[in-house]
Amino acid sequence: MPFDTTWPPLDADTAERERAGDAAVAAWLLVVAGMIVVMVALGGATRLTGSGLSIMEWRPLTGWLPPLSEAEWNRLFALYRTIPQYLEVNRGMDLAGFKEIFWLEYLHRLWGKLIGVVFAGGALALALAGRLRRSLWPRLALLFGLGALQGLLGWFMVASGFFPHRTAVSPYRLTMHLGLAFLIFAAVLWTALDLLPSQRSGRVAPRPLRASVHVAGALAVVTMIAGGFVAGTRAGFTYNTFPLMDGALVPAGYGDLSPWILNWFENLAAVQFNHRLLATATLAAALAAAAFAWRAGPPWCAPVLVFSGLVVAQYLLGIATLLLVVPVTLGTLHQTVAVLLVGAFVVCAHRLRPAVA
Ligand code: HEM
Repeated sequence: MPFDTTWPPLDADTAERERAGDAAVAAWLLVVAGMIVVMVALGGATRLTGSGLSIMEWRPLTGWLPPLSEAEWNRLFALYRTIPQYLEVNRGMDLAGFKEIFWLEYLHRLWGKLIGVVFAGGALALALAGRLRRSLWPRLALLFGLGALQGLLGWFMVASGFFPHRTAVSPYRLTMHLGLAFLIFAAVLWTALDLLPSQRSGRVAPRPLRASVHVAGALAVVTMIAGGFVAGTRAGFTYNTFPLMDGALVPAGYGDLSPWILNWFENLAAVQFNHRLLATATLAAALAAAAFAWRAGPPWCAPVLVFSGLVVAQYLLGIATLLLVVPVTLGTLHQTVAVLLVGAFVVCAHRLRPAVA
């Protein structure tokens, strides 16, 4: 069983009622996971439309309503006009222009608050109805804590965009924010899968299949972290050719920065090259996994083929995003498919766990 059913000790009726609630709890967690996918898409659109720095206050518990009076709009706009992004990039923007960039950031924050309410409210309602296994409470508390941390990290990221002479947020903080979103999504989905009737057949998946899926998943995760730096440094707005970069396979200037390790995070040529290289390795591993899954058949074939198919789609989407110099729609889609890819990998890893008696 996925949970320790012996702790805390429960009478038979209570234990049975909690077990009977598993499907409802799983459905609620799947709704939360779906809301996180929307949140990631909103986050991508917010970043790519340059909206992320338009709200200079952090009010995680209040701040549900947008500005309701002209005076409040003017107050927020006046705050925005003090930051380097306005002074160096958007100087001359009027209130109407400010309102345009405001709404996506507002919606992103509002959706985050809603996820918190659906999560906490759902947990409370299910617990009060006696439907939530007590053994699950610590895990849910941890997930809630991670969600709160994500809100804090979001603000920590946004605050880095207000530093003198900075017109965008820190790529390190952006990547942490994106990475934590993926982690929370994976943990929520995994927990939901734990509660659904087991899809495991009792047979052990062939070792090459397990190995290739895990390698492809690990490579996809590293590719995504590298992608965070491509997004954060805006490296996708340069070297807009594929497969060559400035006419070479490995771009000139790959190792220009010192200390050398900085190239991986701050040198646009290296940041983009690494993302391409890791993506190509992920693609190769995912194709191998697809071949092994095809041979292995059910119950592993379908989820692994979906995962591999998403890797192929994400690879092609990445190339299109690059060649078209990161249009908002394609960039947002690339970010959204990344979170779907995490989901597909979680389903595969869950299904491929060693069989239990
Ligand atoms: C397994 C394949 C891939 C995965 C998992 C992946 C994942 C990611 C992630 C998570 C990001 C950061 C967020 C965002 O999407 O903007 C990103 C950014 C990016 N990726 Fe990929 N990627 C893959 C393949 C590629 C390929 C093959 C290319 C191009 C050759 C590419 C080009 C880009 C570009 C240009 C960005 C920055 C987009 C922006 O500024 O919004 N990606 N990628």
